[in-house]
Amino acid sequence: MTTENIRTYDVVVIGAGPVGENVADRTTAAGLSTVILESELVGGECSYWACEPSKALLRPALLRADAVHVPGLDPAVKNPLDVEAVLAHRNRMSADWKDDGQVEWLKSAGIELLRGHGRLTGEREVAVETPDGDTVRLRARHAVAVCTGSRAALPPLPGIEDLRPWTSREAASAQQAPERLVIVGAGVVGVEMATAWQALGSRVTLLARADGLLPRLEPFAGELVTERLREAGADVRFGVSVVGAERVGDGEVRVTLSDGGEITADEILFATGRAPRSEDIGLDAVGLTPGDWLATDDSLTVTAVAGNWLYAVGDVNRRAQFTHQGKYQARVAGAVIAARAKGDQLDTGRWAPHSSTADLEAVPGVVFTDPEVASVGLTVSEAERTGRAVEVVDYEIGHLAGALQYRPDYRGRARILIDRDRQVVVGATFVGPGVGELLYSATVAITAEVSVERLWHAVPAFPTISEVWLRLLETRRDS
Ligand SMILES: Cc1cc2nc3c(=O)[nH]c(=O)nc-3n(C[C@H](O)[C@H](O)[C@H](O)COP(=O)(O)OP(=O)(O)OC[C@H]3O[C@@H](n4cnc5c(N)ncnc54)[C@H](O)[C@@H]3O)c2cc1C
Ligand SMILES: NC(=O)c1ccc[n+]([C@@H]2O[C@H](COP(=O)([O-])OP(=O)(O)OC[C@H]3O[C@@H](n4cnc5c(N)ncnc54)[C@H](O)[C@@H]3O)[C@@H](O)[C@H]2O)c1
Repeated sequence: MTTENIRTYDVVVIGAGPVGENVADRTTAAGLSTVILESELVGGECSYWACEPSKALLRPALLRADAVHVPGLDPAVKNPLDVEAVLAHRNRMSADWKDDGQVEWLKSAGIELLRGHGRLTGEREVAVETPDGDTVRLRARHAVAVCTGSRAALPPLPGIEDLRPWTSREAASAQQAPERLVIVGAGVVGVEMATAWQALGSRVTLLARADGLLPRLEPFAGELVTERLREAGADVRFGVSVVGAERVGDGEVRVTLSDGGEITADEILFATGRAPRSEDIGLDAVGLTPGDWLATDDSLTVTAVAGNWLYAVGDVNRRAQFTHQGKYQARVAGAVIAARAKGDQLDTGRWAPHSSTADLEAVPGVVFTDPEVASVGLTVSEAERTGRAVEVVDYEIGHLAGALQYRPDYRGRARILIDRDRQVVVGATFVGPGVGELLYSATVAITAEVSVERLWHAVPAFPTISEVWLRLLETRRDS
């Protein structure tokens, strides 16, 4: 039986991933009544099938890779990882795929949760199909924020439906290590999952269709990660993709490669990018195309819909697909919605409260591989593509006393890009064990537009890996 209700709120948020939760938190804090809709688990992809489980798998792998090279510690960690214990820890870090904790948090923040699938039905209107088959109609006085995230995109391979391939979800939540795992795609998901499952005992084959790993980052990042993955026993291949794959006899996967080769494995993971979760959210009801990414301006307002009431925040707008960046957008969107509700003028200038400027200039990201890859701002190829005049300074991190103290076989490299006219840092990439924690320093340098002259006065402690900053400045001065 279908019952029809209409409820009115100031703000309706579709999708309770990390981003939707943060939009709702900000609008509620601004005194706007807010309802958030969720069709699966409150907490979204990040909590259950992405960031949290993948990092729980990777942490033991990376710690062990560091520790086996530290004299005195090496005998204690030379045995392989205890796979069962790692997977149990991963299960706990994913809250055993239960969202009670996050639901409690919503309650404590004063946000109303409505479980079900939300669809836009018109201007400021949303219909929710609840799990018991009811339809609840919602009206928003001020704003609807689409925060429906993204899902794994599979390539159009013949027969892929029958293949039962792993996507990032299965790769992050599997309850045992496959003996042989083929990974297609060498972006962030591909290399992180190759690192994790190789360390957990799988024999991993990683297929990159380009001539290196992590093609969006500085080339030396992919090179250093390739070296270590191969040392760990993974079979890393370049310039090759999959042209056919099928499950045969006893459940094995037989994979045909673009170079004519064949591989047999127990599982195949497609880590081939993301698609927007927008195909069934009623975009046609507001004049948009189902299945498209939702383009916004820097205030996170959907530009193709008139009236400044529709927002798209997080993965679904494709501006920068990271949890931290989506949450940053959520803080901005929350402030924008609150300002418009009060009738205040928006302040959308560069780095102003109603502009997600960092999406364009300073998106930090860490790839949790051995070695870690931490980057923010421009790479050399992005600078070239956008016609930015930059100076490029490189330094081998392994030369630092702090790096050798960290891990005697330290290999790593740092690169900064300095804007020639403004003399400020506009890009930084650090590759090496433990460099993830260095990234915030570069993010602050870029967003605060600290002059290179002033950076000389930011003294890094000895012996830390942060001394790389000083070495980069000295390299530039002496070159
Ligand atoms: C394997 C993997 C590892 C990652 N690791 C990291 C990491 O370490 N650090 C990092 O910053 N980023 C990481 N990411 C990226 C990160 O997961 C995403 O950027 C982040 O989850 C985006 O958040 P979101 O809220 O926009 O979307 P999501 O997390 O996808 O949440 C969207 C929510 O909306 C719900 N929803 C969708 N449609 C509807 C509807 N019609 N009605 C109701 N609810 C709906 C979904 O069920 C979901 O709960 C990783 C991604 C992957 C795949
Ligand atoms: N540590 C982190 O912060 C973290 C970890 C994982 C994912 N993420 C986020 O999730 C997003 C998605 O990651 P991803 O790795 O799935 O996507 P991606 O776009 O980074 O990489 C996908 C790769 O697959 C390749 N590819 C696409 N189609 C292919 C095909 N048919 N055959 C072979 N290769 C193919 C692409 O060339 C690309 O290199 C990233 O943009 C990242 O922001 C972040």
